[in-house]
Formats: sequence, structure tokens, C-alpha cells
Amino acid sequence: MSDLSLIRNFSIIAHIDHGKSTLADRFIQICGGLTEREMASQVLDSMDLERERGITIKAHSVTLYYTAKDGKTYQLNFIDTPGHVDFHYEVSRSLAACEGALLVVDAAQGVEAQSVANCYTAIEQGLEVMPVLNKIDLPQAEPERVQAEIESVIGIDATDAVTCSAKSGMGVEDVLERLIAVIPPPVGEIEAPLQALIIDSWFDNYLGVVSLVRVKQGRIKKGDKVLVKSTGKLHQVDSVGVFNPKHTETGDLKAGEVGFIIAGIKDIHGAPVGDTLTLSNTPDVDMLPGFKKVQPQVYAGLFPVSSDDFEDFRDALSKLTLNDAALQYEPESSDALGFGFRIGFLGMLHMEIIQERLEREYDLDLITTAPTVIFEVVKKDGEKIYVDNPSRLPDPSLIDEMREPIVRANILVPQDHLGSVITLCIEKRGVQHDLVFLGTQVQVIYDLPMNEVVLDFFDRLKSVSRGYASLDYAFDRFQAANLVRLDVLINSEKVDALALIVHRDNAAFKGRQLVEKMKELIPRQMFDVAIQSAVGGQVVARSTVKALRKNVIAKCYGGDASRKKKLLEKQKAGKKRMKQVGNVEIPQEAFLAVLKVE
Ligand SMILES: Nc1nc2c(ncn2[C@@H]2O[C@H](COP(=O)(O)OP(=O)(O)OP(=O)(O)O)[C@@H](O)[C@H]2O)c(=O)[nH]1
Repeated sequence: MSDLSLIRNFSIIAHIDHGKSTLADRFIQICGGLTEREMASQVLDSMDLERERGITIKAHSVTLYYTAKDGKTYQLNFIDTPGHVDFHYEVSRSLAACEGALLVVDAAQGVEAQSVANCYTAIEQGLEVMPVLNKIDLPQAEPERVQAEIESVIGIDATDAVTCSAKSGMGVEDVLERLIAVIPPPVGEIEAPLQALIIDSWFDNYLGVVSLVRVKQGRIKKGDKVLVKSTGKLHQVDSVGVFNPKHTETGDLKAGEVGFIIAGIKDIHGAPVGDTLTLSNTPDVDMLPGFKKVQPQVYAGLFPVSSDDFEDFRDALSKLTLNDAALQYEPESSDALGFGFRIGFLGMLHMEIIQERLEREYDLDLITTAPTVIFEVVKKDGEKIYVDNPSRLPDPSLIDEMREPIVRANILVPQDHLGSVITLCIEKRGVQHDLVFLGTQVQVIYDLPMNEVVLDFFDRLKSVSRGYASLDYAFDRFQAANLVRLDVLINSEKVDALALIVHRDNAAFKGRQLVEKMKELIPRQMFDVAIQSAVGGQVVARSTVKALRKNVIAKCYGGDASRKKKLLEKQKAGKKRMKQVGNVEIPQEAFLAVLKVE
């Protein structure tokens, strides 16, 4: 489209489950992008896992044509974004392609932490934010209260907020009409040299690397030779187009538009997210400001149950990184678990997803060790190192200072549950930074050790507030803390893969809880299994898994062969995710016992 005044680029931002994807589907339906049948399943959440879990992980873009009440047909490029805090970085990327954002707020639930966080990201990037109150079909919807909340909590004008039900379709056309009126069209010279921002790149088995781009100025056509600014490499453009939401070739993309290009690039590192594309004959075009590099927040070791699978595991990881630039890994060897990889994740949800994809799509049986954050360690010789694996912590005699990562957490909670949320924050070694009463909700800002937050804080927060509190957090700084390594010994052998870094004050308590939990999780074997936890060689807790007295098969008296076989099969399946450490079989759950410790 060459008339920029007929283009609108926007994102939909919201807290998880407030209805972004449903609203997006409704737009597609109104604009005729798909038939009823194709609409049967939510089209935007396309990855299998996304559909099963009902969450959006990657950003998606869709180009639609909408004939408005003014009789003009507008090109609407919208980008759906993930709502979960782990994937916050995808949100800021999507927003870089837009002039405006719809802030979708559940009219029954009200403003929640990610509504605020994502909205601030949009405002910082200079976007026009348009509030939309969704789910007004629900009897408990309170649009006036939520409108007031948007104004008091987020601080944007919501007097004219459009109300709709993405589920029934009611009010959705009003949302489209309003966005055309309030979101500004893009600006950009079509005749200027090409400058396009890579919003996302992914690997497609048939097409190779596909990049989602926003053309800032100029135009890009099939057959053009493009230059990737950071790599300096030239590539011939094989295909250009948009998603509507099906992949549709248009032959070109012009200033102001958002769409895909495919240019025979073999691997996503050849089309880095945040990079600038231009044409081969205008190599001097300025680079656009890119994106902040994503830093993993949680690290864990992953090891194949069978060491024969190591090469397959390596291949699987290299394939997964083709689509997930946030995934970082390096080889690791453990005395207990053999060869594996230490992987950095954006958070626990990201970790679960990667683990599930490796097992499902690549048919691997893996053992995951307890997740940990990264610590800053200043050694006596002045060297500063970063430790993402507790078993690699230098000897205490070599350490001058240990520093733990601190996050600034923003929690929104109804007043009734404020007390229990504060108790939880204190228990997690939090320091209150601010507390503001905003109508019925309270905004509480705490500085908390990241180690305490990434593991189970979110679940605990939900349970102490009956699901009403919401959380957003970001890394703030490293801060000195009295930290020690908690070792776990199985039959007197230290198991490196079970080591943890904990605060000294909690070490004995955590050590006791961990030992108790592991006792429940390690199955009885033919001999006694002693479990101990220790700090600096001193045992803080111990427990024993008593030996089995009888063979399980002895229970199947007589000749019931099929029953015996079944039992053996059941045992075999149960064993799948066990690892032999010394002569003791340890199941996956025991490696993650720390997640069950409060
Ligand atoms: N009653 C009612 N339910 C709705 C409405 N819009 C969405 N829902 C439901 O709310 C739930 C969450 O909707 P989604 O569209 O998946 O939410 P989302 O914000 O995209 O969530 P993520 O993609 O995980 O960030 C689903 O069960 C929807 O059916 C609405 O207008 N009314």
C-alpha cells in the first residue's frame, strides 16, 4: 500500500489470559482472513505447545484489510505478543514495529502486573496506547472500576476506553474503528534507501530462515540483493510477503509495512534479531537502534539418561537454537551425571518448555538438575567471576565476597490480601521499596533476591492471594550476601549435580527440608540409602531410605505371568527418568526436590 495514511501498525499488549489471542482471532474473522473452519482452533497460537498450554510464546504478525465506516480500506498490521513475564523481551521487540498498542484489560480481573509492565514498555517506545476493556460479557465485569484502575495504576487516560467481548464479538468493530482514529499511521519515505528492522527470525524446515521485518524507509522486492548490516553479507531475496494470517507472497514491502522476507539465509544467526537490512547499492544506510541482548535468568544442567544419547542431545539443542535465540548453552560434565549441557533460560516456564520440546520433538530422556541463578563472586586475588553452577563455586578460602542478583518486583494485589503478600516477601528476604494504595488495589514494590523469586515465588504469591496478586520483575543489581554452598551426599558421596547456593541463615533449614523431600522421592532400593546435606564439610541434616525387604515380584504369587510382566513394564517406564549415581538410582523428581522446598 503506497498511501501510508491507510496503514496502521499495532500490537496487542495485556496481562496473561486477558484475551489478546481471542481478540486477534476476532479481528481476523471480521477482516475475512480465514474461514469459519480455519478459525476453529485459535490460529495465532500456532506452536503445538502454545495451543496445549493456551499461552502465547512467540510474537506473531498478521496483515489484514479492513473497510472502515468511512468507506476506506485500511491495511492493519498487528502483532500478537506473549503475556508471560519470561517472554517480556518478545514484547519490546514487537512494539518496535508499531506506532500504537491496544492495552487489553480483563474487565472482571482488572489491571494486573503485566498490564502495567507492558504498557510502560509501549509508552517508553513512544507508542500511542489505546485501552480496551475486554470480557464485558462476564456478569462480574466492572468496566467503571477497571477504567479508574487503568488511570490510577498505569496513569493513562481511560475515559473513552472501548468495551468489548472478544469471545462473543460484541464491540469488536468499535475497537477497529477506534484504533484507526487514534493510532497514527506510519511515516517513512518510499523513495529513500531501504532501511528495515529485523523483528524476529526463525527457521522453517522448508523455507529456511524467515525474517519478520518492519520497513522503516524505502522498499524491498523479490530479486533484490539485501545487505545484513551487522554481518556485512549479501543475500538474494527469494520471497517477500505478509501473513494474513497464512503466508502470502506480495512481491514487495514498502516503507511503513510489516511482513516477511526469505533470502536463502541458512541459519538464524545470519539474520540477527534487531539488525538492519538495506540494499547492496546503499551500504551506508544507518543502523537502526536494535534491541537489548536477552540475558538468561535461570541456569540448569541437562543430562541424557543414557550417555549414548549425548550426540543426539547436542544436535537437538543446535536445532532448537535455530528458533530460540534466547536459548544459551555450553557443555558440562558432572561426576554424577556424566556429559550434558548447562543451559540458560529466561525463567522457569521457558525451562519447562525447552525440556518438553527436547523430550517430545527429539525423543530424548533427560535429567534436569536444580535450577539456579547466576552469582557474582569476587576472589581474594581480585578476579571477578560469574558462577551459574553451584558445583563450580571456588573454595571458600579463595572467596573475598559473594554477590547475589537482586530483582525489583512490582506486585499488584487487592487490599484484603496485602498482609499475606508482605509476609511472603519478608520470608523471601525481601526489602520493601514502595507501597501505594490505588483504589481497591495496592502496588507493592520489593527488592528480592532473584534466587528466591525464580523458583516458586510466583506460585506461592498466587496461593497466598487466592490468585489475585500479579507480579512483574526485572534484574536490578548484584548485592553482597552471606552465601554458602549446600552439598548433598548420597551414601557419603557428594553428588555435584545436587549442590545449591543458599543464604547462610537458611542453610540448615533448607538442608533439613531438602533431605526430607529427597527421602520421599528416592525409591527404596536393595540396601539403605543415606541422604545427608552439608555446608563446608559439616553435616546439617541426614535421613535414610530404608532397604526393600522383599522383591516386588514376590507380591505376584503364583504363575500370573501377565501380571508379572505388567509390573515389570510399569517399573521399566517408571525408571525411564532415573539416573544411576554410584549404585543408587535417583529419579528426576529428586533432582528438582529443591523446587518443593519452601
Ligand atoms: N467470557 C469471556 N472470556 C474471554 C473473552 N476473551 C477471552 N476470553 C477467554 O479468556 C481466556 C484467555 O484468552 P486468550 O485470548 O488465550 O488470552 P491471552 O491474553 O492471549 O493469553 P496469552 O496468549 O497466554 O498471553 C480464554 O479461555 C478465552 O476464551 C471475553 O471477551 N469473554
